[in-house]
Amino acid sequence: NTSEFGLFGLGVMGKSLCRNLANNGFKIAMFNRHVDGVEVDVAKNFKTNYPELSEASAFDDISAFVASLQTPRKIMLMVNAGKTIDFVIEDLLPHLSKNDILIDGGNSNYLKTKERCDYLKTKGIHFIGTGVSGGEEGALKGPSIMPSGDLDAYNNVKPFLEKISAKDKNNLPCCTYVGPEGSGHFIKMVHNGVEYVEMQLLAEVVTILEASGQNLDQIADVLDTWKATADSYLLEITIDILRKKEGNEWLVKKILDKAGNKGTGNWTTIASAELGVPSTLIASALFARYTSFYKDERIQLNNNFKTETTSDLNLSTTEILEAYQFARIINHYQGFKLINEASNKFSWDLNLSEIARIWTNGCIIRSTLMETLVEVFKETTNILTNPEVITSIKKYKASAKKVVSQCVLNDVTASCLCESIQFLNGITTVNSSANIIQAQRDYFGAHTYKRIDDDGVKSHHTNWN
Ligand SMILES: O=C(O)[C@H](O)[C@@H](O)[C@H](O)[C@H](O)COP(=O)(O)O
Repeated sequence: NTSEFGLFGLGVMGKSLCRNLANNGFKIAMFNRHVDGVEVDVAKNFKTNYPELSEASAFDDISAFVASLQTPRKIMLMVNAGKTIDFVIEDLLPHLSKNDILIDGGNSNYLKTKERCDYLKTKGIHFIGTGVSGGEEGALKGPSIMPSGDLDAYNNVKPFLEKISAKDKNNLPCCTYVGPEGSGHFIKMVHNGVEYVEMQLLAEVVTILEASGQNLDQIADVLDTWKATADSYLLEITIDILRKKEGNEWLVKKILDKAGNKGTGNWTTIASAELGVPSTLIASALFARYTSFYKDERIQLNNNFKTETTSDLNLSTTEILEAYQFARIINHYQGFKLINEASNKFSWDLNLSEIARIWTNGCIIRSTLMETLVEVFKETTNILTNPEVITSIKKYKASAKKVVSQCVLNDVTASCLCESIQFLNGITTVNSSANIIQAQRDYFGAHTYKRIDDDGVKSHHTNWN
């Protein structure tokens, strides 16, 4: 048993992580199941394709794979989230020894991760649920890694995970012990929620610039200038995407406008509802994807309602940039608020600044804004109380209001941009209209209400009619 680290599951991310581990000098064992006629000699063939894997050992026999590993064994599972993880755990268990460590690097649900931690603890096995972000390229060159679970077990795998992770501007690993149980998968889930919104905002910006009469090349040029103040990985790839041609035609124009999803945005919205946190932008981005799926109905209803757009939105690219920046700040406010609320609710004691730091590189939502948030969260858990952020929001708000109202007036769909203004107005309103909701609930359901003119503890009910 000479291998230091095992990688189980050679899908897109699994393969990239193997090469990354090998490139960093680790002696690894790679396993992929054998499925007649479907998955045959996957590990062996993969090994032969990459010189850096010459020292790696390849397996499709689970007992030989486990036996090849030094103890305590460290095995990273890179298989589809869901039931597959439980099947793989049951397949591995008979071969494992006390204190061995299993790491789940897929997009698993944080509640399931807690269950698996607790279950494997009864078997003397350590389970680490970890978010891994950065896609295929990130996994190969350095992803952002968000592990959680038993700290001692983490310290055992830390040298591997930190070495292969992306590095921040101070050359520190974008990998940190997030906290107990499923907290690593929780923040990865929220990372994806924030990712959904960032992607949606860029799609809305492109729609507005197109509705302003610009073609995709011109829009790519505009977005290129935004790198100076609003740089992000997603902005950069959107520019590449807008410039991609098939012959003389834009490839993106050939792509069917039905947005898929694999569930993390959905889970983030559910977690927000369960924790009572108004992640309105994440919900808007998720539902914008769902709306896009009704392609046939959209065509039919367009015939009924003819929502043709004008090309005179009378908006400058600076106003659109400021509206974009405004909404991005609200997006990050909501994402980190959800993380902070979960940390309090589950007593995870999460470090928001450290989370922002490991998201400054390697992951999909890496950006210069994230760099600033590392410092902001050293002072506060609420970015809307930070003086610089307040100044930015005040500076951008006029443009955000103009862009949103122009979109509404001209039937240009911009659900996340619109919601960003609605949310800020709501969260900055001292006397909201919720007193009317309370009265209505008490009227039809005797749900009672609190009064502002007594201690606010006693519940009151009124016979309204
Ligand atoms: O951080 C990442 O590397 C990505 O977020 C990754 O996890 C994956 O690409 C998402 O699952 C896509 O999510 P959807 O399929 O839901 O868009």
